[in-house]
Amino acid sequence: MNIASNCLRIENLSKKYVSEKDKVVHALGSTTIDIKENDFVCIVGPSGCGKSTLLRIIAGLEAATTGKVFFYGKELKEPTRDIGMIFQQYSLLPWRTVEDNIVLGLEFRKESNAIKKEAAEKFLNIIGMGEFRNAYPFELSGGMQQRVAIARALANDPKVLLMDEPFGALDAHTRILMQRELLRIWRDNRKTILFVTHSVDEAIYLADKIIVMSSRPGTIKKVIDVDMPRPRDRSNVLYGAMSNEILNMLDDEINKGNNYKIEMQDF
Ligand SMILES: Nc1ncnc2c1ncn2[C@@H]1O[C@H](COP(=O)(O)OP(=O)(O)OP(=O)(O)O)[C@@H](O)[C@H]1O
Repeated sequence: MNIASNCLRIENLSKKYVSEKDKVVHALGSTTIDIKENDFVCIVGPSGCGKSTLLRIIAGLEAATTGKVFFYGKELKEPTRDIGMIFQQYSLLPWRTVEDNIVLGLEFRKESNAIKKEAAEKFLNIIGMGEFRNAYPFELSGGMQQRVAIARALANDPKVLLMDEPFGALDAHTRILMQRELLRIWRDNRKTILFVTHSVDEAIYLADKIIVMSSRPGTIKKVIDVDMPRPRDRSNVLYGAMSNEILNMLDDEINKGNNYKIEMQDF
């Protein structure tokens, strides 16, 4: 495949962590993935198989042991603002208001007050939190904090959003609302999204493509195209069949080791 035709190409990436006592953890096996522009890709896999490691390497927060990451055909050697990351914990700065959190990246880039104001308005509107602009994180629910974290990432206008279990700490109802919200943001803002989740249900609801990883050291076990129209109907028979297929694959991986968790929510 032509490297330049992909938004992201992850080529033979692997990671071994070496601890202080020279203990080696082989977190990620050799992994190659091609991701097209505007794709919504979900990654599921047993706990500890290297999903977060993979995202952190792509974000430039961690060095790979082998392999390369290409962004529109060019090798990535350092973090770029074109690739934003959202974590499970909301990671807002507690001493800044919602509005000031949203414009944090723009402030680092020394953008003018007018540009910051415009971006704040736009993204407060997108996340439906205009009336909370002056609130502090402790005054917000978990779902609201995560919406602000998403707005902050979007305000930097990255081409790619890396999302590591972003809805993992939310209650089931808020999680479903946030999934719908994210799909709307993705559709309206044409981002490429790489989204790690423990929930097979969530992956099928969101993704164009699901990458199922093996147990540690994680490698790609299967890539599944989710060919169902949106909004997806969780009661659809194809939805159930796909979920069973993926859960069975993960079960096989669990049977290879014993320390894995799969979230069975909604089943
Ligand atoms: N900084 C580190 N130093 C040493 N080992 C690490 C480090 N970070 C992760 N690991 C190990 O690498 C492996 C993969 O971790 P990682 O967090 O990438 O997995 P994961 O698939 O995201 O797990 P989970 O689904 O439980 O969040 C684990 O065994 C973990 O203990």
